[in-house]
Amino acid sequence: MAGAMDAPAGTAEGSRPLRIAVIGAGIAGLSAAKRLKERGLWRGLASDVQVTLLEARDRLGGRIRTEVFGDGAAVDLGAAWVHGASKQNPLLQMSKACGGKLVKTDWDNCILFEATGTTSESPEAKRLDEAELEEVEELHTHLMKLFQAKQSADRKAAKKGEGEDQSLMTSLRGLSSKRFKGMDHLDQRKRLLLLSQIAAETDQDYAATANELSSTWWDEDDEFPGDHCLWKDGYVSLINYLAQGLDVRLGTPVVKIDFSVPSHLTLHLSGGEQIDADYCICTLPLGVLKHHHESLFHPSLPDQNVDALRRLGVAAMEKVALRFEESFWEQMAPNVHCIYRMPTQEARRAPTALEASFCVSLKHVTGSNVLVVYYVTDTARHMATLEEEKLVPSTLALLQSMFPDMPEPLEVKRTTWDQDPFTCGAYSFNAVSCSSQHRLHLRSPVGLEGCPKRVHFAGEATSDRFPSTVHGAYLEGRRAAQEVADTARHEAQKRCGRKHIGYAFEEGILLE
Ligand SMILES: Cc1cc2nc3c(=O)[nH]c(=O)nc-3n(C[C@H](O)[C@H](O)[C@H](O)COP(=O)(O)OP(=O)(O)OC[C@H]3O[C@@H](n4cnc5c(N)ncnc54)[C@H](O)[C@@H]3O)c2cc1C
Repeated sequence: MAGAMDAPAGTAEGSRPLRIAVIGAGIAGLSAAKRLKERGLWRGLASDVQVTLLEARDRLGGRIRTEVFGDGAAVDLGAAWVHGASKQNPLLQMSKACGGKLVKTDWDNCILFEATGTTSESPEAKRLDEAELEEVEELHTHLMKLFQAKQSADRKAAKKGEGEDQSLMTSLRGLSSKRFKGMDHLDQRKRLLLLSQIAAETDQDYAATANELSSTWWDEDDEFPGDHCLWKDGYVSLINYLAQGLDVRLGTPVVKIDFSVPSHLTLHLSGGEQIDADYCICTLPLGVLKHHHESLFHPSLPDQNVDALRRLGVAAMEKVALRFEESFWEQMAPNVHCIYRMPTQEARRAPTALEASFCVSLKHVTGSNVLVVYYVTDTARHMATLEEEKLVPSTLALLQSMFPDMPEPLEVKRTTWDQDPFTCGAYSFNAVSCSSQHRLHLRSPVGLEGCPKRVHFAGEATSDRFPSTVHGAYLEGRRAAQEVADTARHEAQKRCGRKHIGYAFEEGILLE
């Protein structure tokens, strides 16, 4: 890829290929590269298109990471679910092509435990009372109705530039009605149950607390209809399918993206090597961009992109996967999907108490006796700093409070996404004063004034419709590939002085 800038690239007459670098081989980078290699995208435009993926790690997939236990069972330590497995979801279509089996999960099939209780009690005695849960469920539904009315008014005001955003929790605490005096008027137990119910939506889905999430723009994202499914053999089959035929350089961290000259851009690699390209698609995770954008880009990113980086929040989620000799939790409820223990008041105040938000059984997915314990928000941030010798006993103590007679695990696997220099967190969320509009700002391409925009962006955080998901990142990769092709086409038209150059915008549809 490196070399002198001899002749203009990108026209059928051009004497050298159009060079495109994709930074990051997660799902967004792989989907961008795959799309860039589709001939239909370039028909009549470029003589040849050279696409190179530069990946810092020694593996593909980024926040998709499948590991295999000793008994052959796969466990996804990063993304696990395909959310909304319907025909609109491109992942469902690809699951067929890559031969991956999707298994439906049922979130209603769960066991709920009290926060407290001594290990001498029988596990059954500590399961939450159904009648009490129903009462809190009703309270929750009522509170959410009040909230939705407020949120819709707040969104209208925000679009007119009026009003000020606040945290979701501040909003919820301020709500009251004839039948509901307000959250702070509930007795301590009901309030804790209600807070747990809220946490089930915020902490679990967004890996961020109601104190961190924007009230006005919470839940702004879109979703595909359909079931939530797990991959029987892990997400890795999708990654391997997408990577076929791509030119990927592993173990190649990019340390600088220099777009300071009009003719091309230069990528500086950590070993000192430099690579020239005509365009690049940067799929670095939000956490990495937040920490390193000042040293990464030359010249600096425009204010609009930096403002978006500052506003968007980075959520925290860590997993501890444990394989046992037997699935002891199934004695309580066969084929159970999720086990949830209410957090104690203490854990809410002191995240270092290591309360998991929920555990997921993989028994019905892989057939193996695997439980995955999920930690989120500050607890996850703390947990990512712990050595395994401390983390595992704490995790086992938590499980023992629900299953006193449980055996020791045979194998344990854990994550440290929050400490990982190539991720710096789990995924993005709309923090206070942040909306999907800022995701559009984050992804707006950059370049020198009066020159083609050479640096384009993709990834879960740039998706305005499906942020924080695999399908969102996948679609963003394709969008950015299209954006690069559009820019290259525009440039080629300018150079050739021609109005039309044969060009395909979307698969199979030739616009000319
Ligand atoms: C614990 C966890 C659970 C999740 N669960 C789900 C789920 O169930 N369902 C779902 O849909 N989504 C889930 N997600 C979110 C999903 O994983 C992401 O939205 C998606 O994988 C992001 O893809 P990406 O390509 O944008 O980023 P990434 O996958 O992070 O790809 C970016 C790539 O850039 C590389 N990189 C970083 N720095 C450099 C550098 N300097 N030079 C070169 N390369 C670099 C990274 O190594 C990485 O490979 C989860 C995420 C986590 C962390």
